[in-house]
Amino acid sequence: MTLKLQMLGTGDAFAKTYYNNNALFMSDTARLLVDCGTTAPISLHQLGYSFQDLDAVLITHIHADHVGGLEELAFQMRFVHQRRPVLYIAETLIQPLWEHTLKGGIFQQGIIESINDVFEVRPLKPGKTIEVVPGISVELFPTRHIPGKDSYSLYVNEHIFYSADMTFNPELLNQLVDQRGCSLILHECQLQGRGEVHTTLDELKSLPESVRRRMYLMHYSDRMEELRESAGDLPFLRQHATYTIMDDQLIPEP
Ligand SMILES: Nc1ccn([C@@H]2O[C@@H]3COP(=O)(O)O[C@H]3[C@H]2O)c(=O)n1
Ligand SMILES: [Zn+2]
Ligand SMILES: [Zn+2]
Repeated sequence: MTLKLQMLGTGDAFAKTYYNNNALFMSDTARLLVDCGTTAPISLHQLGYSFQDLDAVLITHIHADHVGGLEELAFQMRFVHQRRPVLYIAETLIQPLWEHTLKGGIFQQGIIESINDVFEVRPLKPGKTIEVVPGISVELFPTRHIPGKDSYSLYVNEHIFYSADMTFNPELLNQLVDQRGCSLILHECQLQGRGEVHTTLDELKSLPESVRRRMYLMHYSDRMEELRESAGDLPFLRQHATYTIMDDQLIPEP
């Protein structure tokens, strides 16, 4: 089984060049979209995908760069393709996603009155690994981001850590590498300033070499090119590149 990764975007919440940090994981037979931000519809279009090509969408937390494209996804699937897309989401986020984000745009009396009218919702619980689409399994880890707002990082196929937006958590990263066989870490990164709700580059650079050498940076600002030397040997994930995931390495497709 081959696992591939194509980032629809690798930028932070305000990035315009690199789009929102949303990831397409692809097994031999299925595609899982992790987060569907405001730029996801244009990015999918530019890459030649239709919403129909997705087998499931998984949401890490409720910020527009991670959920802002769900309204278009829901409407297109309902009114163009006539089916409900599969939505994986932590059970604690279902009600806030509908009440605080989606209902305002999607509600239609007698037709669409709940999230279940537009999505096939599959609730997730932290600490349980489940195969979300054929060839791709996920375990949720609650990770700290914004006070009072739940956010969940992912452990994919029991060897890839995919960070949601999160503050620095060296204990978790060390534990995954030392005790859970984590071979690859895809981590959000704030290149400048204090990391009040994100993890800074300096924090990631302070990790032991055994952790750093498995790490790729994502969710970075549009100033990445001018700041890239400050990352030292930490590589940046590239928007729209397709990578084959090989244990602790990402092999870019030519
Ligand atoms: N306390 C906060 C809350 C939010 N923010 C910014 O808003 C963005 C929302 O999406 P994000 O990707 O989580 O990044 C957040 C910060 O840039 C921030 O800088 N400080
Ligand atoms: Zn974000
Ligand atoms: Zn966020």
